[in-house]
Amino acid sequence: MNRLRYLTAGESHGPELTAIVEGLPANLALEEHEINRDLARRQQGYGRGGRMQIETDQARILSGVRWGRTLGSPVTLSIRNRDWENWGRKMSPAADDFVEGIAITHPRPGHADLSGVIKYRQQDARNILERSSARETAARVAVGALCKKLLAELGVSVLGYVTEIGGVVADSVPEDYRERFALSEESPCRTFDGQAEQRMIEAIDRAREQGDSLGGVVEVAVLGAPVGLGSYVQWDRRLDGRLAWAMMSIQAFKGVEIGLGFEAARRPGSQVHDEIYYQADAFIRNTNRAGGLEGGMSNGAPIVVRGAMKPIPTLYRPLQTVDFRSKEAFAAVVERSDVCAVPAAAVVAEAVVAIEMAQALLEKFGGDAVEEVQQNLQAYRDYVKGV
Ligand SMILES: Cc1cc2nc3c(=O)[nH]c(=O)nc-3n(C[C@H](O)[C@H](O)[C@H](O)COP(=O)(O)O)c2cc1C
Ligand SMILES: C=C(O[C@@H]1CC(C(=O)O)=C[C@@H](OP(=O)(O)O)[C@H]1O)C(=O)O
Repeated sequence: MNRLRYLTAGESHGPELTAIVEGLPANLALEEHEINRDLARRQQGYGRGGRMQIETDQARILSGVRWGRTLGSPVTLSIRNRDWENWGRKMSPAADDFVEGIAITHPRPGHADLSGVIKYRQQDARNILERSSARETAARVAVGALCKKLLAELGVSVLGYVTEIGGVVADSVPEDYRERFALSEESPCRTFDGQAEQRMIEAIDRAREQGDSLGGVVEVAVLGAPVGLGSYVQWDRRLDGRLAWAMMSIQAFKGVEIGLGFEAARRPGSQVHDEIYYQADAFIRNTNRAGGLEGGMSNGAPIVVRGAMKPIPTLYRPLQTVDFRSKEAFAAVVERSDVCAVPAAAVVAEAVVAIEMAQALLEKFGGDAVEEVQQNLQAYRDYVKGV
């Protein structure tokens, strides 16, 4: 069975993050610097905290690639946590290194701390926050970079970008925005509307001054996907559902929309569905309110997915909480933190969508080598052209 699957491992302040990706076809050109470009994009963006000054994320390829090409075997990626060196015994796996008096017992509302200590029977919320931390998203972005390489070989591109921060909406999307940006190396951390970007920066500054945090909305566009990825025949084969799951799995994401999303619920059908025409030997639509997905399948139009990120749970002016040992009221723990990580989250969203798209393409056109996948896809594209 040719199935693309992956796992990540690693604590936020442990020695490294690791990812193992299985199911990539052989002969895919792959260099570390191509992964590092996306890792660097994830580290950018206004509103991030001190950690990004410490890290310069770089992926090392430890298996599955020889002389710049995948072998078809599992690819192992490793990303070092530079900050680990500052933690010493505090993050050591050795029992003898136990450090007295550093347990975190004031859980942050909105983070995994309280539910985690109860679930895993812990007395120190550090044992929870180390893995619930969005540091893990660096590993997913690295996996996404691999998948984007495969997608590029198949004529599919994916781009994530910010559309809203702290209620400031970038409200004018130029017609050709997605095409233009998907084809360029432009950083998606920038928004398309310079004025909105400035107001977003001001909103982040205000939140920082007030010890508060901000969330926002990111959008991911997929260009070049053929019609018919995913399926309606079983619930877990619906591509819309799989994309929504992937987006929702990003730390702090609380809502996902496809196409018009929630707006579709407010409009009559005549203003929601994309009418079908036949012109110049092709089926065409003049609108894409469905966001490229109908019946759990891609319909050939650009796929458009949005995700809502809640504000960062760690507040420098902390919220009320309770010491989970003594049950006394306290202010929540203040860990070093981002004020806003929406631009970084756009890069993560791009990665998780790329992974799902690569999976969907391999399911339909899978082969053991890239050339075989390309041939299968080309034969299908030729068939679609002739319909
Ligand atoms: C890129 C990124 C950076 C984040 N940075 C922080 C941070 O610095 N501090 C924090 O408390 N939460 C941060 N978060 C959010 C938490 O990881 C998230 O809220 C937490 O894991 C709880 O999960 P939940 O919000 O999905 O319920 C970040 C999330 C993302 C995607
Ligand atoms: C480390 C990253 O994000 C971290 C995500 C995060 C959280 O709670 O999710 C908390 C912070 O961790 P730290 O206390 O080490 O600064 C962020 O910096 C990263 O994005 O690479």
